[in-house]
Amino acid sequence: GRTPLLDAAYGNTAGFLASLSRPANASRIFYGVMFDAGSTGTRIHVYTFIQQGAGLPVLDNEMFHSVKPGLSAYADSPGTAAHTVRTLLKVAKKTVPRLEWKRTPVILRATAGFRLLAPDKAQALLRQVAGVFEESPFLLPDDGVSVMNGTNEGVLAWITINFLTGHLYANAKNTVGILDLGGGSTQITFLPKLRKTIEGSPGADFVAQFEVFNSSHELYSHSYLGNGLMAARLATLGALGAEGLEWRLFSSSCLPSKFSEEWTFGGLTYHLRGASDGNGGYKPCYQEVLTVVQGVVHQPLELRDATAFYAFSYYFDRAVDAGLIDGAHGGALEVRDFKKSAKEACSEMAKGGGGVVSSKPFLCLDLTYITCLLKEGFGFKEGTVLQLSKTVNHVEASWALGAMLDHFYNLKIH
Ligand SMILES: Nc1ccn([C@@H]2O[C@H](COP(=O)(O)OP(=O)(O)O)[C@@H](O)[C@H]2O)c(=O)n1
Repeated sequence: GRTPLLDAAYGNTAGFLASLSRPANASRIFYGVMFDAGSTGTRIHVYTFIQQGAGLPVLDNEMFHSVKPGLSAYADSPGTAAHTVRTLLKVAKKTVPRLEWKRTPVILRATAGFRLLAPDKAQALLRQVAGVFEESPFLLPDDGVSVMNGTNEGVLAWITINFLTGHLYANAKNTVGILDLGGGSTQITFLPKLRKTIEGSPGADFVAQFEVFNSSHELYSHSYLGNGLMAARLATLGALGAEGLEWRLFSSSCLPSKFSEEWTFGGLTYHLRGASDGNGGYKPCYQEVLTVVQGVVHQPLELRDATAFYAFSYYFDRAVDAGLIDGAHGGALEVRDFKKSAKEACSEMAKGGGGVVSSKPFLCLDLTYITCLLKEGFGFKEGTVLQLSKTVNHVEASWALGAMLDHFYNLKIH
């Protein structure tokens, strides 16, 4: 919600007069617009910040709006992408006072959907977006429209969550790790407790540094392209990278036996089917999803006794679908809760039941994949507690706020 401070600055004459008599170092309000061009949707975040003294600002308000599908679905009609962005920009015009437009930056970062596109198609889409921003009344910074790399995506989400939970102070020792499950990619980021977590990591793209308050932090962070939930569905079915096939027909023991449907991701349509009667269920499904995780996902040893992880995006959505948490509030659950609901969803599916699986045919597959990713992939114990959140203090749990802070405060992520 809007604070009295914001109303005082813009809403009424008394506030305006008060602001005239404010000392020079009084708090300053500024705005920023961040677009998240995700693989499954496009979202706009309009932030209102208050700068009080030195250091990071206070976030006063976030306006958020999202549309489906993602821009990568328009790879062959970039004009439609421009239209999507132009429509969302109206939210920014309503939220940011007119006098502030020309100094308010508007930025778009694309994620896994764009990383999976042919480079020339991705470039054509980005040019369309940049054209819309240029003709808008907002400020388009250099490099304002680009594809973000996966490591930054994880680091920026970590910065968002730790900023919103109040862990981003100077010399903060207690921080929280993040698990982000997108459509195309999945990210894990945490501040290691053990030196050997960094030393034993598979490579440079598992380690990231950033600076805030003149102090440097070193994080374990990695993005697995192709391990987002939608990409993992395709990979489980053996269909990821099958674009050249004339018949895109795939079957899985993770889908209901009577299931036979067209399914679209990233602008491509696939025909998906369940396994023949009697062959579906948690066990055969787990073996299928294992092929997408095993030998792919690295296990940092210290996660075996990990605490304090926030999980959002599709982790949150599927926990809601499974009835594990309430969609309005989120909540804490254990890794074993995902396993238990995966087993339930898969056995209901195998029985041909008319319960939740009949309206959500992918529930067995999705929950089994999430269970496998957490346990066999990252190596979390079944008793590890995850904090499932869509928002933290009414702000979207996503990399977008971190990216906005990085724009204004140059966090020197590398
Ligand atoms: N602000 C946001 C952004 C994403 N999400 C969730 O994240 C999911 C996938 O994110 P995405 O489409 O950006 O996937 P990637 O392109 O990052 O792989 C969405 O379907 C939402 O469930 C959200 O809840 N709130």
